[in-house]
Amino acid sequence: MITFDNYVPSIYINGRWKSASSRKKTPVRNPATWDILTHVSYGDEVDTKNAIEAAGEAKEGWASLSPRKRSNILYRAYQLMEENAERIAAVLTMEQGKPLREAKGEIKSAASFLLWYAEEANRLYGEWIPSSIESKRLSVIPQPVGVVGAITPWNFPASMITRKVAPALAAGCTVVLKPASETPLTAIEIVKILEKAGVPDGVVNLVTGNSAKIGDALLHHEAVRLITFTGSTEVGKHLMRESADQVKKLSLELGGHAPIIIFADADLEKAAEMTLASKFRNSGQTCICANRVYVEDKIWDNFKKVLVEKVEAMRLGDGLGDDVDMGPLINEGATEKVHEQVKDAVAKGAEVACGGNIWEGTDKGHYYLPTVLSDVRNDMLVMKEETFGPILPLQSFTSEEEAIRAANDSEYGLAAYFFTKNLDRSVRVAEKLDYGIIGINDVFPAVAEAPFGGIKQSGIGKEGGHHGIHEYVELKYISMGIEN
Ligand SMILES: NC(=O)c1ccc[n+]([C@@H]2O[C@H](COP(=O)([O-])OP(=O)(O)OC[C@H]3O[C@@H](n4cnc5c(N)ncnc54)[C@H](O)[C@@H]3O)[C@@H](O)[C@H]2O)c1
Ligand SMILES: O=CCCC(=O)O
Repeated sequence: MITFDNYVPSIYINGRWKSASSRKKTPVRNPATWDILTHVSYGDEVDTKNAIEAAGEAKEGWASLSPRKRSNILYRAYQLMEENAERIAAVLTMEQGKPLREAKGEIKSAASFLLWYAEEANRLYGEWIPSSIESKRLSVIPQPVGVVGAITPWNFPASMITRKVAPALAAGCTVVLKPASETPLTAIEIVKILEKAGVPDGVVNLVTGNSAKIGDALLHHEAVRLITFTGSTEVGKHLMRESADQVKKLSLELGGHAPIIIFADADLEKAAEMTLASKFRNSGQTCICANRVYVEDKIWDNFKKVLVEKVEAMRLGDGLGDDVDMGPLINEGATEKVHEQVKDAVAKGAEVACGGNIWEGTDKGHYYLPTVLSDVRNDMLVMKEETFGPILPLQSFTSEEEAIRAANDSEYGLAAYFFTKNLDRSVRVAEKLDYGIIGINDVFPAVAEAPFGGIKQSGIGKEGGHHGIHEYVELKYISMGIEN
């Protein structure tokens, strides 16, 4: 059992752990019980400015280290994260709520970004361009953007950090990290690992506290050249508007509303299992989790029956407990939002096939029953707004064209999935879905070696793969006049 002191200093600047300059603190709660786990520092614009300055001073030294040396430090951080996975996973579950099994999976995933970018650090190649003029030599070199402001969400409090910090460090950038207010303890664990792995002072800095003040300080400081953000579309738009003033580079990983299409020729058992795995992991609080399911009419009755049976068998509880399938939601506001969507759907004619209410199995924490809604219509909130909770709305379709049209009818464009055994259909449908990520008979596409990112209002840029490191570099073109 992990215990915390009543207060943990959580601001890390230039290699030193500190309290906020204002001395303010804020509680961190366990969503499973709503108990206070500890308090952390509540930083603001003053701490952020100090962190940016430290990152600015460290930037030349870090960028001039050989890629191999930066790679070795990232590789050591990967090893340390693997070695400490059990502890960090428990901390993650305690402050975020997901079942321990899922938290362990997230730590593996977080570590895999450290490993991947330890490797990619050595492969950030430039270009030699054949010149049309004999007396010129043309080349392109990638150079680190400089100081990066990284802002991360609470739903994946470990992997969303390493998915940004690892490529930033690999490219030679320095970082000011602002984690979500709900989950600072996982961020502290990760920064301690980077410290232990040998990341020099000032290269990674951590500021917890007032989101708007820290965000504004990052946005309005000239030294910050890139804002990399994962979170809601609403906050993403705010960052986009505000970063226009200084024409900062932006990388945005925003909300989603993923459709899953179940064709009648699919392996139905697998499709049902995977639909549930996608929807209910992290209690539905995953940007790429299924938000609406389209089922071909020929299999509607059967598929719905199988799905409801499986959902009714799910066990809720504290993520640290044994045999828990689903933990709490992050806070009361989250359960309220989910219940609003259910009430709106029911008022407009949807049927609650199972669930549909706040869980009464405990008077602690904020839990919502895993819910299946059938006969939903497109004018219901659940079909338009990101749910971020355990509701699975079902709708039937009769043709491939109809399913594609319905799936694409969204302002979001992060991930979409479909299940079929037909190869021609697989290619056709994958090409026609307007999403940045497509899963065919697969709902777990996020891996370190592939580019993750949305289109439309789901974001700009990619994280992961060899693509992900390019967010952190500027290409410099060099034209050289020479005497032949
Ligand atoms: N596309 C992806 O890869 C991806 C991954 C995970 C989560 N998400 C999205 O994240 C959202 C859930 O996370 P959340 O509730 O933490 O999102 P959020 O937008 O409320 O917060 C994200 C981060 O932004 C900070 N923030 C809030 N207001 C700010 C401001 N004015 N200036 C600067 N920073 C500010 C928060 O403190 C947090 O650190 C969902 O919409 C989900 O889809 C997207
Ligand atoms: O980006 C959010 C989801 C990450 C994952 O699926 O591991």
